[in-house]
Amino acid sequence: MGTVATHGLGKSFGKVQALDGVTLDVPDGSFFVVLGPSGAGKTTTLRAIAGLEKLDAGSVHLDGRDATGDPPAARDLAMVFQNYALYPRHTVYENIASPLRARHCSSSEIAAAVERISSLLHIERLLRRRPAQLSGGEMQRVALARALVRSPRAFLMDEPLTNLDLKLRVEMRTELTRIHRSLGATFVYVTNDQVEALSMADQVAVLREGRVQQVGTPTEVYERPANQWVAGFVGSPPISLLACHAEGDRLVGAEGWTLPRPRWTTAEDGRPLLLGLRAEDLSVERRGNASLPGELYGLEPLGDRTVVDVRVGTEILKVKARPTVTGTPGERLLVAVDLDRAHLFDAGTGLSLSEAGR
Ligand SMILES: Nc1ncnc2c1ncn2[C@@H]1O[C@H](COP(=O)(O)OP(=O)(O)OP(=O)(O)O)[C@@H](O)[C@H]1O
Repeated sequence: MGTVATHGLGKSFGKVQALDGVTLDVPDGSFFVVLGPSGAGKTTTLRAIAGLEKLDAGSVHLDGRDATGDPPAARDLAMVFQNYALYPRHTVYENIASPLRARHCSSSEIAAAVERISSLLHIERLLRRRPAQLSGGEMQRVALARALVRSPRAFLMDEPLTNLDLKLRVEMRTELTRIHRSLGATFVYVTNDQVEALSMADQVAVLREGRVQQVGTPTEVYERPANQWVAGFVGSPPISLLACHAEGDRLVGAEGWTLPRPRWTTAEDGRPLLLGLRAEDLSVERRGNASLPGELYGLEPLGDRTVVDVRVGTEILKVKARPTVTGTPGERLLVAVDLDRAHLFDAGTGLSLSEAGR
């Protein structure tokens, strides 16, 4: 078993409220990602689960039992950090074996565990080397192997891929997902990188200023953001948000445009709204039945696609287009909108108004 739950965690550092009622429910064996910007309270949440932070409020439950008062060592959790210091004088084998030696496991138990984890991480051929004889990526794998060699109740991971270059990071994302599946262990993984979160998680909890904004699968969080802030934080390029209100069977933009009112909208006429449009739900058309008039502001070629920035009044819409798209700044264009995939938010509260009617 390896369930982890927090209930109403509260923690202040002086005037800073780092956690403000954080409630999470991490199922056994899940890859649970806590996603949020810098300062959101992600590390504090992990430290609270590990028992390294004295809480002002709330409780931590491990396998259904209240563990709030338990010292860290009694919780049977393993923390994996950004920085891994390997012992330079020890071989890779000894480095990986060290957590088991500290727990007085027998030599045969240690040998079996090191063999199992090094085969899982594809580092068997490195076992006799010393850290100085490893590349950065190999060191990373050894460090992960050392963290994963034990079988604790759950692994708590604090941005473990942050210090890697982009190529290795992408590679290790796939590796971690594979390792998680093989181990069947519970991972609570903290990151500020939404791509990492969406690509690896079973469940994502989005945290902002110490408060959970939404918990859901990566698809739910991306496709059905609970509020304007989650919609803006998750997704690249960021979602475009246009001020508007409903008027009869139309949506009327603050910039003077109109669109048919989506059939799922429950918002009453006149209420200030934000229309959220993701780049892939828009297309650029020079003629035809398009919906929003604008002008080309700039092109951002990204290899496999080009993001076209289109100015609609004073706002810039991000539109995903083919890599071959061309155009001149200032050129008039029309942007076709897939309204079935659009989002509406209350401009005052930021809360989504899309879900009720869909
Ligand atoms: N020991 C501390 N003393 C004072 N303030 C702290 C301490 N630890 C955290 N904080 C503050 O609490 C808030 C949450 O910090 P936390 O480290 O949990 O955020 P985070 O989401 O992990 O950020 P990052 O992604 O930058 O690591 C921040 O405003 C931070 O400055």
